[in-house]
This record gives sequence, C-alpha cells and structure tokens, in this order.
Amino acid sequence: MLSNKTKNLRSFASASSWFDVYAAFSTFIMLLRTAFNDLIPRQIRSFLVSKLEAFFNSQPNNQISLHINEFWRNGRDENELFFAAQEYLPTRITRTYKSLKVGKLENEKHLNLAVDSSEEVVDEFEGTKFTWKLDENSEENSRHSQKQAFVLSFNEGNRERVLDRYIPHILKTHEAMKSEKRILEIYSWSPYYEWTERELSHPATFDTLALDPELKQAVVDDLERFLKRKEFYKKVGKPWKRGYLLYGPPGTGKSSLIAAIANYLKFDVYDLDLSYIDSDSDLMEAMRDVSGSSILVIEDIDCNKEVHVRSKPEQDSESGEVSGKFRLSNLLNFTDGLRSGGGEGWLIIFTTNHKEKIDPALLRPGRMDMHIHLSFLSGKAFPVMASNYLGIEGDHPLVEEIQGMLEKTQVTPAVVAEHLIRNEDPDLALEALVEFLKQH
Ligand SMILES: Nc1ncnc2c1ncn2[C@@H]1O[C@H](COP(=O)(O)OP(=O)(O)OP(=O)(O)O)[C@@H](O)[C@H]1O
Repeated sequence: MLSNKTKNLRSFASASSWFDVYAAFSTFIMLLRTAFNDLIPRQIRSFLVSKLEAFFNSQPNNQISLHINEFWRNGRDENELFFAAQEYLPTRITRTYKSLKVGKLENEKHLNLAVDSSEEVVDEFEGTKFTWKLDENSEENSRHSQKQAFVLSFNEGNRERVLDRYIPHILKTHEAMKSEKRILEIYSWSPYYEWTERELSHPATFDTLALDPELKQAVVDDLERFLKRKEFYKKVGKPWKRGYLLYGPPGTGKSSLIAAIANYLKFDVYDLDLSYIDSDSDLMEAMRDVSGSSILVIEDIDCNKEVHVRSKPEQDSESGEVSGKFRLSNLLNFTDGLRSGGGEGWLIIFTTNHKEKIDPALLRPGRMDMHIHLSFLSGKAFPVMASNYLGIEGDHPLVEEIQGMLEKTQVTPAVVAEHLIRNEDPDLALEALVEFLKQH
C-alpha cells in the first residue's frame, strides 16, 4: 500500500508533466502561427481561413430557419413576404422538380405553377444556395383554414446576406412581376357620380403605333424620365404628375397612344366625360376617387360645348353671385392639392381635334408638360402598319412605293388601317392601297 504522501508526490509529478506538455504545445502553436504568418502570403492565408469558416458554418448545427407565415400579427394581416415568395419561387423551379401544384385563374391565359410541400426548392443568390420548403400545416396561422408558411434555411454565416440583400431581392422581383402581370382597368365617370370599371383590353403598344420615329422616341423618353423621377417626388413630398396635350385630326391615333402609354406604364386609365361635371365640387368628387399610378384622360375638350361656357366663371346678372360652374384650368390645381405626395404617379392627358379652340389657360407654359401633335400618316411610320396588319417585315417594293406616296398625301392612319384589313393577301392589300392613294 502506498502512503498518502507518496500518492501526493505522484500526482504532483503528473501535474508538472502535464504542465510541461502544455508549455511545449503552446510553444509549438506559437511557432506554427509565426511560420503561418511569415511564410504564407496574405491572400492564401485569407483563403484558407475562409475555407475553414465555410466548413464550420456548413455543419448542420449552424443552420438557420426563417419561418415566413402566410399571416402576420396573430393571423390578422397578410404577410407580404409570404406572397412574394409564393410568386417568386415558381420562377426558380427547374425541370427536375417532380412534384408541383398547377392552376389557372379565370382572367389569365397562362398556367400558374406553385411549390408543393413534398419538395424543397433550392435557389441560388450571390453564389450561395438557399433552401425553401412549404409547410402546409403551420400552427401559428390557426385563425385561418389555410395554415401555410415557407421555411427558408441557410447557414448562419449568410444571415446578413439573407436579411440585407436576399429578402429585399425577392420583394423587388415580386414587385416587378406584379406590374408585368397587372390587368389594366379603364374607369369611366358615370352620370351617377361614380366610376364604372372595365378591363382595358386595347392592345396598342409603342411597337404597334405608327408614329414618326422621333416623336415616338420623345414620348418614350419623357415617360422614362417621369418613372425615374418617382423617388425624387416622393422625397420632396410633391405629387408625381405630368400633363400631356394630344392634338390632331380624328383617326390619327390619340386613343391608341393613350392605350400604348397605359400599357407601357402599367397604369389604369380614368376617362372623365366632362358633360357629367357641373361644378368645381363635382370635379373634386370625381378626382378624389382617382387612385395613384393612373392616367386621367379628358377627351375632346374642344367638342364639349359646356366646357367653353364654363371656362370662365359666370356671374348672375341680377344677384351678382358667381355661379357654381367650373374652370377646366383649375383641374390641374385640384390634382396638385388632392395628393400631397407619397410618390403616386399621375399622368393627365387632354385630347383635342382643334388645339386652337381650347381654353388658352390650359396651354400656358407649365400647365401641360408636352404638346404632342398627332398628324397624318407619314412614309416613315408606314412600315409599322404594314407589319401590324399584313405581317410584312423588311423591304417590300410596294411598301416603298406607298411610303413615297404618303409624303405627298394627307391620309390618317385610321383610313390606311381600314384599307389594309380589307384584304388578307398582303400584295393585294398593298395594291389596293396604292390605287386608293393615287385617287386621293
Ligand atoms: N398612329 C396609329 N398607329 C396605328 N394605328 C392607328 C394609328 N392611328 C389610328 N390607328 C388605327 O385607327 C383606329 C382609330 O384610331 P384612334 O381611335 O386611336 O384615333 P383617334 O385620333 O383617337 O380618333 P378620334 O379623335 O376620332 O377619337 C385605331 O383603332 C387604329 O386601328
């Protein structure tokens, strides 16, 4: 039996040998660090460190899961991020996915795909992979029969990338997709003092409009500037507004240009018939319900006799009181007052066949930002019509002949369109148009 003293001496000896080992190990590590720093170039050192970090971050216990529930705040509000992900993820689905949901909405032409809960979707962003899974039985949404949530999983090292860039990227992509898919509406002001709504199905775009190329470009450039200024107007708290006056003979494409602008901006159209407006307060009422990101159209302002009468407030000869009639030029001021900012877009378009007849107050500088003259069809614009109606692309001898003739005649695009749709055979249609132009 060993005495207690001997035992203590032994344990002391073993503690001191551990201490020796520790000292030797520390020295070795210090030497290794010095050698690592002195002998290995900085770039290679950082590469090795990043690889080690990536290795440790990829371990399962470093996985983070974000739960994106369909409803937020105890199921009271819809979670915008959930719906953004719902639309965004199907765009990341590849042909290798075996289980998907498919559906079609009444007013849409294409099929819609959606993520199914039995399969994960892997998305790549900035070279990093993110895994998504649909959870159809998320308990947090118990107020609603559909208890769905997306679970986004990633390595802990990507936390900032996800919160600062990946999620904003999904929200932004979703915004762009929404505006692309948006079905535009046209609202008309009715005698019952309300806007009635229908789908704006006019197919005109800037590609199908037969306009002088320079004019077309000028309008597109102006619209682009208008869209880009949105943020600036939001910052300075001003209504984001622009006014156009379209003028020219009937059938030169005023309505078609309005539709092309609406389709380009993805803005709804509000068509205000002034014959239903009797006073400034009526006008205010109509304007109050015009939503942001829209085009307010007041057509044929010269044809509307009422507007002429009302362009100046009338005084009752006996009482001397100013009657309740309104000034059209006030419309622009109303629109300024009604929306104090918020970055909502307004385009106000007046159309007229006779610019010389309209209230000069409307033409003053600063009232309308652009006066757009739509005129007879020019030779330069004709190839667009030949392409729209007859599918002719590129050179064609009859197209060139017609281009030359159009420079010497005054025919509206509407009249030319009528001739082109009469005959399905492109050559026969062009020959008939040549004959018509000769007699014109
Ligand atoms: N510039 C154009 N480019 C292509 N098609 C046009 C153009 N202008 C007119 N058209 C054709 O003529 C038809 C009538 O044109 P639109 O209604 O746009 O003319 P408008 O100037 O608004 O006429 P109005 O003053 O009588 O309302 C359109 O449906 C379109 O087919």
